[in-house]
Amino acid sequence: MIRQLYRVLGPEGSRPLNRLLVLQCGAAVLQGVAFALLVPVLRALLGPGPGDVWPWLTAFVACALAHTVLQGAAIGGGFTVGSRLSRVLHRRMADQALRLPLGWFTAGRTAEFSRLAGQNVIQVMSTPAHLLRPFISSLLTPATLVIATFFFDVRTALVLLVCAPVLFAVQAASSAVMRRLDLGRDAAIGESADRVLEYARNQPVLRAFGRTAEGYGALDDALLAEARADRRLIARGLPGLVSFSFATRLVFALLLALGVSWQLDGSLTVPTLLALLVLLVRLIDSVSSAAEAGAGMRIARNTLERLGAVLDEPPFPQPAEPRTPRDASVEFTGVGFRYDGDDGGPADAPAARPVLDDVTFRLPERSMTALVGPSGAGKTTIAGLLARFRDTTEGTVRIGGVDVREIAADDLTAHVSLVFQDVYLFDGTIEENVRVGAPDAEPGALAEAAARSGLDRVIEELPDGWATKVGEGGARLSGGQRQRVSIARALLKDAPILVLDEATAALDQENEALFADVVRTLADRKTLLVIAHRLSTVVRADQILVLEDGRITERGTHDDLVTAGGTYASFWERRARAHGWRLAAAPS
Ligand SMILES: Nc1ncnc2c1ncn2[C@@H]1O[C@H](COP(=O)(O)OP(=O)(O)OP(=O)(O)O)[C@@H](O)[C@H]1O
Repeated sequence: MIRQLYRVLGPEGSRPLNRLLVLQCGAAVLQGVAFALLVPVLRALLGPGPGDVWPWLTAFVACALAHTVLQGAAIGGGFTVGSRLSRVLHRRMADQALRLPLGWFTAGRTAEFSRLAGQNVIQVMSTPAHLLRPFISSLLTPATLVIATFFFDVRTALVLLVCAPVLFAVQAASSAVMRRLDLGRDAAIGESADRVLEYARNQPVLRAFGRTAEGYGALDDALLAEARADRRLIARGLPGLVSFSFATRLVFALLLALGVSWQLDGSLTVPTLLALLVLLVRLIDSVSSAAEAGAGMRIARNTLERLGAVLDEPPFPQPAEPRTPRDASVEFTGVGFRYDGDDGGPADAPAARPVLDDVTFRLPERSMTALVGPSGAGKTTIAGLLARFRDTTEGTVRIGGVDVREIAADDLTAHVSLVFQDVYLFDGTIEENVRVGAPDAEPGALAEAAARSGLDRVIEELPDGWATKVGEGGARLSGGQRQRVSIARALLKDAPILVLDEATAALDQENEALFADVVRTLADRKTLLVIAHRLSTVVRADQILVLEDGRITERGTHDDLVTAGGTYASFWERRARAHGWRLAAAPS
């Protein structure tokens, strides 16, 4: 547990923890010495010369005072280390979030991450002040008392020395069982928390489909599993706790019996026997509190291990010697990709099927490419690989002739802008959201991006204009408004490569025209890859890539492809009869 604390605090946090441990150990030993001094005090008081008590009493008071001072300092130190722990953990988690591959953030892992950063960090930050101190004193105070007993009665001390390992063995066995059970229960509680969250988030769908009355199966199952884990904890954990408490009482009874028999045979005086009994009661008390402190430490250790596991997740590899792209062209060469392990499933799960297979294409600088294909063909996956959200399973993605794996993260971000269908906005103002990609942009550039994306009209209508709060995830804006913020954000960032996922649902007629406008004005200035759903966009493209089931099946200009008479041509013909234009999977 202490090792885990050192691990998560890192080198800069280890000095205050060292100091805290010294203070806590000092306080625990002084407490033991103070208790031990009660023996000569009692012996003197109950013995033939009560006047001898004064030196012992003075030593006892001095020790108790010193213990109080150290204890106070240790409590203060505990709070200091606790708040440092929270700061360090939050900072390290934020750093780690930046370094982890996007594929790591599945729904389950994101929920665990938010639990760890919230309630678990709060729980861990109380460890140094509230758990470490009682735990250390429950170990060192009894150890000091056993050593002190040698000065008063060697036989009692030897019996204690023999019994101590037995007590520790019982405690360790019970602790190991409890730790396993705690882990199982933690996982069950985490699962219930995820399902409750999911239940709350899905209320609109559940209510729309009248699924509220009969409950929510996944949540019911999670709650049942949690109740089972609770019952298991009580049924299997209780025997261990009871046997430890029984063992400590047994040791006390044994020593009591031995003490009485030594007193009866005259080898132990009554005052010493009484004083030793007082000492033993303190000792048993301390050992029993070790079990309680141990339970708290066990839970904190489990949490620290989970935190450590997230912090130790291998980061997305960054190049040791980054290279800079020559220009803004893009090249996919023999790219294959599968989402293996992304869903956080078991490591031995069968390998996922490839989503992309041998995808090769080139986007020349300042050209426009339309990527078309049925739903699930892999279009968004291609966009994600271009921005290096994930690494390819096979083949290479190059920007300006340089493998994206050799480009520094900042450089890559500066080269690529993305406008996705499901726009995510931060819980801030519209201006903050647009400035995400270019925090220092001039007001003129901001106004221009707003005008070109049509955001200026949205801002005019909103009472707080640019300062309008968008709500968590942009919930206070309509889908079309969010889309405009997202386009303005990409325009303001002004990266040479722009990937646009043409929204199908979020756009009304006006937004649609706007989007077409943006595409038209950008086509000769940037390398544009448009995941296209509208014919007007596709016809205008310098090249069209038709993606079907993870493979590029056709490529060329609109005229080329219509002449070629393949899949694209048949879609094009059908389009005359359709209201919209959208590739659908060919009937098999
Ligand atoms: N995170 C993920 N984990 C596992 N599989 C995924 C993940 N994201 C996408 N897939 C799968 O990869 C395939 C391609 O998905 P992708 O989103 O790239 O298709 P798309 O062509 O963009 O579809 P659409 O036009 O509907 O947006 C689909 O079968 C999808 O189920």
